[in-house]
This record gives sequence, structure tokens and C-alpha cells, in this order.
Amino acid sequence: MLSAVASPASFLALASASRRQPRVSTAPPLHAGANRCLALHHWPPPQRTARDGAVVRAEAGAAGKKDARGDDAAPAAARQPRLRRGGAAGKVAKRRDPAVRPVDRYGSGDAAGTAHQSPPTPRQDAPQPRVPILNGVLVSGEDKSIVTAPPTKIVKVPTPDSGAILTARNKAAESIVLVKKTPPPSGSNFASSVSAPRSNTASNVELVEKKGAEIAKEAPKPKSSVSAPRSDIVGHVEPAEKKGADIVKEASKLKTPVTAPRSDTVNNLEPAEKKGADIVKEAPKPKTLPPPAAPTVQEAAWDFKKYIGFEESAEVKDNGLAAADGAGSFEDHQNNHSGPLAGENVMNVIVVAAECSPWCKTGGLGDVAGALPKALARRGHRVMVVVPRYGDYQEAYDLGIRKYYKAAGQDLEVNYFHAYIDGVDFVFIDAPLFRHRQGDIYGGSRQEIMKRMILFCKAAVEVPWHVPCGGVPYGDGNLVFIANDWHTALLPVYLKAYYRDHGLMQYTRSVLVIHNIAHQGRGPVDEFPFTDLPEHYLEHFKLYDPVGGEHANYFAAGLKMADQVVAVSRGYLWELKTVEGGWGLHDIIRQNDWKINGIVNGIDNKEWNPEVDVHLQSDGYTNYSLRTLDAGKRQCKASLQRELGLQVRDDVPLIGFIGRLDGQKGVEIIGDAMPWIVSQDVQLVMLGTGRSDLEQMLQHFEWQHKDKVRGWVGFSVPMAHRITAGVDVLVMPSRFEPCGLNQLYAMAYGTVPVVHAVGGLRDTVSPFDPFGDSGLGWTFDRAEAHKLIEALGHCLDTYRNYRESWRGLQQRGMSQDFSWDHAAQLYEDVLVKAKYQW
Ligand SMILES: Nc1ncnc2c1ncn2[C@@H]1O[C@H](COP(=O)(O)OP(=O)(O)O[C@H]2O[C@H](CO)[C@@H](O)[C@H](O)[C@H]2O)[C@@H](O)[C@H]1O
Repeated sequence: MLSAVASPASFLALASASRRQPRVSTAPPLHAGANRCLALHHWPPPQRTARDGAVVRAEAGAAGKKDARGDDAAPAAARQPRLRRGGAAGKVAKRRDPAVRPVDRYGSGDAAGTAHQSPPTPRQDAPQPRVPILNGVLVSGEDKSIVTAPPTKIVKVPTPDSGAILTARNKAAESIVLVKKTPPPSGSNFASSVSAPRSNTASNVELVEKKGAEIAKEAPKPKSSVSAPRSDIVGHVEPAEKKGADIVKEASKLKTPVTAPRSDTVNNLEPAEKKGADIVKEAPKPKTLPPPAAPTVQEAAWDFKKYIGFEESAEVKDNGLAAADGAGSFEDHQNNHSGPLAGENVMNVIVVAAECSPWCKTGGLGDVAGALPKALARRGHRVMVVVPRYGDYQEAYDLGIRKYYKAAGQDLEVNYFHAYIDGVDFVFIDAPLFRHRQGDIYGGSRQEIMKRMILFCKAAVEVPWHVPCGGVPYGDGNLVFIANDWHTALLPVYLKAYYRDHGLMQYTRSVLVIHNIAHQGRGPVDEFPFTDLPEHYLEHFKLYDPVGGEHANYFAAGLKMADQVVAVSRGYLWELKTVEGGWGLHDIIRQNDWKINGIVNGIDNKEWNPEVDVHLQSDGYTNYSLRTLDAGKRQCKASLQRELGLQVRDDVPLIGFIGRLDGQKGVEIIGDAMPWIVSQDVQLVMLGTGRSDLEQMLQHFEWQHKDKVRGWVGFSVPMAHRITAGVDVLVMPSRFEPCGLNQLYAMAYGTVPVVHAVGGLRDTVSPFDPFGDSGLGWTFDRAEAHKLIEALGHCLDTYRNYRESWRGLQQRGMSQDFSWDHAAQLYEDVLVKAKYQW
């Protein structure tokens, strides 16, 4: 008997148990038909390859070598290798190169087993030796006394009036130049960022000024041309430029690290404008340099709708759909004289992620990085997304800025590309390491992907200084970074170790979002020096794993260093604190509980909306709304059946599955339930890519049940949209699901979800109650085939025999507000908490 609500503990314990056990292919279906015993052992058994990116014994040593402990000691789900997947939205061809073992989607790997010893207590508050690091250059011990002094360097401007602050390289005479503020070009988001009251601006400025005045009184006059008292400019040193001794020598002449009003007060902040102007007046005139490829702002001409290939229909416009996602368009806000929704909480926000839709997406992280920033911008924040440039993205142009950063012992050049879309600055970090990875963004060995992420985080943390979006860099005051998953967990660490520990970037905060803690960025302790962090930071990384032993863990360090943390649902946050759900980091999560927030993702109302969905505008599909649900869905269903070569029948329930093919998504549970499924009068379509054994399973089922089953192996955004619209039921038997987006998309499209009640699935799909006529779908409390079958059985019964109840389910699902605007408001609360946190 299905119990609609079970305790989370039981979900987890059971999910975890099933993770540990081999798949049982003989789970007795409740409504088994004649061919219930259809053998599942036809398809190849899961390969027992080493888990990608797993904990690597220190002694495994040699570069490129994977987990030396083998798979047998790890839990089953954890053991399953997660193959890399293609990336480009909608057109990513899968590549498999047998010569290079894929690492996995998240590169460096699944966390280890279920039994964990307590990780070391976080010690970020412990007194630490103040080893000065100036842009990653360690200053020797005897120079410690000057640690707090700002390095005097090195700013040149691209053009005198561009407002950009760029550091010069290979330039003999370096000087600091205060850059005059220029009015933002039309179309830039500068207006939004400066027009809003900046609550901490005033207070920060006062604070800094007061402090500055006091210190300045005591401080000897700097000898260099540091006439512009701008701490962030002063504080910035080109890493590869003048190292160690030089910097120390220069810096020792100054004792005014934070005396100055900060660049952001000059560049970004309205209340500080006057002061900024005064400072500018006093500042020496910028040298006239030959103009480099200056950032001309072309963003205004960029049309997102054109880019994604649709124009809203007149009907949609009339219905005020644009406003349906809450805050209205960015333009609306610009014209809205009542000020930004965020009010005095307006901030500069930089979202840093390894993928971002529509440029590069392998899963939900890409969706979030593409949509959350726009929602934050609609609230009035000045928002930037920083993402690697894996391919040649047409809408982004080269800013002509070159920087060098050290990663894994190598000096690597990065360039910055920029686009301004929907009120958001998108900055693409270009480097040879990222180029040509579009179809394989998490590919390569563990060391390779870790090196990419080290470089990415180092470059990203300095973007607010170097990249003049709309002519004006963000600056480091009133600034918060939102890092995502292990790939960017190093960002909060670099922010602290390189800057905040040394009195720089004092008004910058970091938030780390946990989308999936099963991937943590683990490596042997002896690879820690690759990160280029001070030695004493190692303690924040070290984690003991009973299976893999001691290792260095990026996610662990990021969780400790971030000012605030977000888990992508409240249910997931609860699970993270359990042994089964924390994947070895549960103790760290518990210890940092005070700063962890659970926020369910939203959905992009332009991208995932049946009324305007561009993928429903051809091949017989159609857009539809709640009003036209019956006809619209019928048409989409028929088109999907036709496109997939299934019999076109409206009366047969069409079931769908979309997802990465790995242990998390529970696709093998569908496999276990297959004998029962094909015994019913149903059709089933599954779309996914990932583990090769699971891909083969999909293909095998299609081959075996041609009349009923389709297994589409690949990554196809259009097909994901069409399946979401065309099917009646979406199954998600995920073993764990931090949030889950597909069930949200399904409900928005009038498709009824049947889900394993874990994490975000449990939070977002309330179980159907036929008596109260409430609920949004069916849930089952254990990731097991017979539980799925039971829930699916009830679902199909309702579909066939209780059409009114079915219609009610669809209507309730479509009427939910899943917009990002609500989630963005909750994120804003977290950003504000971080901002006032010291
Ligand atoms: N073969 C395919 N072809 C086309 N599109 C495909 C596809 N396979 C998956 N997708 C798309 O990728 C996205 C996957 O979303 P999920 O929420 O399942 O994310 P994922 O588990 O990757 O991410 C993690 O992060 C997200 C975001 O926080 C959490 O919701 C989630 O629980 C967590 O595991 C959806 O947009 C889906 O349509």
C-alpha cells in the first residue's frame, strides 16, 4: 500500500539502501501482466568501471590515474561511472572517444560511500598566519609586516574616457590612474545599478572614509602616484607582472590599505558619486594611451527573442504574459519610476557557473545559471554571469583584455568576452583550456578538469575589477558572488585567501549554491598545491573518507568559506544533513547549518512555457494555454507520436522520462518496471544520455517493444520540450533529487508527474488526494520498481476512468507559480544576509 507521506528519514534510508544494493530485476509488480517476467538480463549489465573522479589515494600519484581503490568498496550508485555528456543546447552531438576515459558530468567526482567518519571541524575562524598573497603571489615570511599594505600598482586605462580599469602588462612605467566615470551607454545596465539606493554604499563609504581618514592621518604619504585613493585599484596587482620582492618593496612604502574610498564607490554608487567626482577632480589626468579594442557597448541592439527564434504572438502580448512572470521586463523596470523591486537592497551580483543555458547546458545547473540572473536583474540588481567560453558564441565580443593566472603551476592567459542580454551582463572567460570543449564540457581527466576550474575561479573572482561592463566595472563594494556546485566552490576560498584575509574586497560576499553534492571535486592531498593557495588552507580541504582515505575536497572548503549557502530545496537541505544524503559532507553541513538556506528553483517563463515555446511551433506541434489545454495537448501528443513513429492514438496514456542517464535519476527502476509497463496499454518515451549501459538499456527496450517504447539516446533540447508537452505523464524515479526541474516543467505543461518523494520532488509534487480533489501528481516513498508501479497504476487508473480528476490535476499544475521571480526574491534575502554578515 502506498503511503503518501513517509518520513524523510525513511525515504533516505531506503533510497540509500537501494543505492547500496544491486538492482533487483524481479521486483514483483502489483499489476503484473502476462509478460511480467520479461527478462531484463538481455541488456548488458552495468560496467564495473572505476567511478570517475572518485577519491584518489594520494599514493595513486601519477597524473591522470583514477581511483586506485576500485569500485567494490563504494556504494552501487556511487560506483556507477557518470559519463560526460554533450553540451550545446539543442544541438549537442555526443562524442565518445575510447582513448580518453570520460571523467563525468562534474568531472571530479562522486562522493564516496555511505559510512563516514566525522570530517575535520571547520576552522575558518581559527587564527591563521597572515601570509600575504598578492594575486596569488606568496610573499615571504619576513615581509609579513607589510601584508596589510596595498600593493602599489599598475593600472592603465584602455581609453582615457572609457571608465575601464585595466592592468597593464609589459609596461615599463606603471602608474595608478584614477578613471573618470562616464555616463553609461544606452542599453547598458549601468542605469539600473546606479539609480537604485545602495544601502550599504553610504554606510560603507562612511565607514571606509572614516577609517581611511584616521589611518591616512597616521600614514606616511605614499610615494608612488597613488593619488587616487581607491583601495581596489591600489589593491590589485597583475599576477604575472611584478612578483614577490618588487611588490613587497613597493607596498612597504604605503601603509594605507583601506584608507581609501573604494573604486566601487566611484564607479557604481550613486550616493558616492559626488565624492567620487571630487576624487576624480583631484586625480591626475589619465595618460592618453593608444586605444585598444575598447569595449564598445553593442548590447542594446541584441534581441533575445530574435536570438532564440521567436516573436511573441499578439495574443500572448495582450494577455500580459510578459508580466505573468512577476516583475515584468527589464525595460518595464527601467521605466518604472517607483524604483527597483529590491528597493534599498539593490546589489551587484555575479553568478559564476560552469554552464549556462542557452550557450552550454548539460543539465539543471545550466537552466538555473541562465534564468536566475535575469530574475535578479528584473528586481533591479546589477547582475553578471561568468561562464567559461567553450565555443564560439556569436553574441559575445572580445573585450580585448588579457590576464594571466596560475593554475596547476602554469601561467595561463585568459581573455574576456561580453554580451548584454535581458538586463544581464554575460562574461565568457576564454582560455585554451576551455576552447573546443563545447560538446564535452566536463570531459578529460580529473586533473584536467580541476585545472580548468582553478583557472576559472581565479579569473572569475577578479572580473569585477577587470571587465568594464557597459563601460564600468562592477567594483568590489556592495558585491556578492553566487558560486554554483563544486566547480566554482574554490571561488569563496580564493576570495578569502587572496583578498579578504588581506583587507581587500572587504565588502564582497560569496554565496555557494548546492545543486548536487554527490560531486565534490575530490583529489589527493598532494595535489593541493595546484590550487595555489597558502599551505594553511589545506586544513579546510582535508577530509577523511573511510573508503578512500584522506583527500582534498573542494566542495568542503567552499562550504566553509562561503558567507551563505543555498540548497536547491528545503527537502534537500534536510537530506544533506543525513549520512546518506550528505555524501560525506553531512558533518560540515550540520556545522554550518546557520548559514544554509533551502530555496526551490524556478522555471524560465519564456523558455519553458507552452504558450510561447518555440519548439512547439513546427512539425505539427502547437502552443497552448490552460484555456486551450485539451486541444493543444492532444495536438502535441499526436505530433510526438507521429515524430517518434508510435501509433497515433489519443486514448492511450503516453508516459515520458527525460534525464541524465546515471544512478541519480533511477532510470534502471523504470527498467525493472518494464515488464509491467509493457503489459499495459500505454506508450513510453525516454530521452537521455549518460552511462553507456543505461543508453543501451533504452535502445534495447525500444528494440524489444517497438510498438510501445521509444528510447532516444542523445541530448536534444527541442525533443525535451516536445516530450514535456506531448506526454500525459512524466515519471521521475530519482534516487535523490536536489530540486528537479523536469517535474516543474511537466506541471507547467499540463503533464502529470509521478515521482519518488525525495528532495525537491517531495517539496514540489504534493500527492493527489481524490477525496479533497487536491494535489499535483503521484508520489512513491521508495526508489523501487514495485513502488513506481503502484503509483503509476493509480495514475493510469485516474487517467482512464476519472477524467474530471485528471483535468483538475492538470489545471492545478498549470496554475502554479513556478516563476523565478519568487525564487529570486528568496535569493535576495540570502544576499542581504550575506551583505550584513561580518
Ligand atoms: N537528454 C536530454 N536532452 C535534453 N535535455 C535534457 C536531457 N537530459 C536532461 N535534460 C534537461 O536538463 C535539465 C535537467 O534538469 P534536472 O533538474 O534534472 O537537473 P540535474 O540533475 O542535471 O541538475 C542538478 O541541478 C538542478 C538545478 O538546481 C536540480 O534541479 C537537480 O535536482 C540537480 O540534480 C532539464 O532542463 C532537462 O530537460
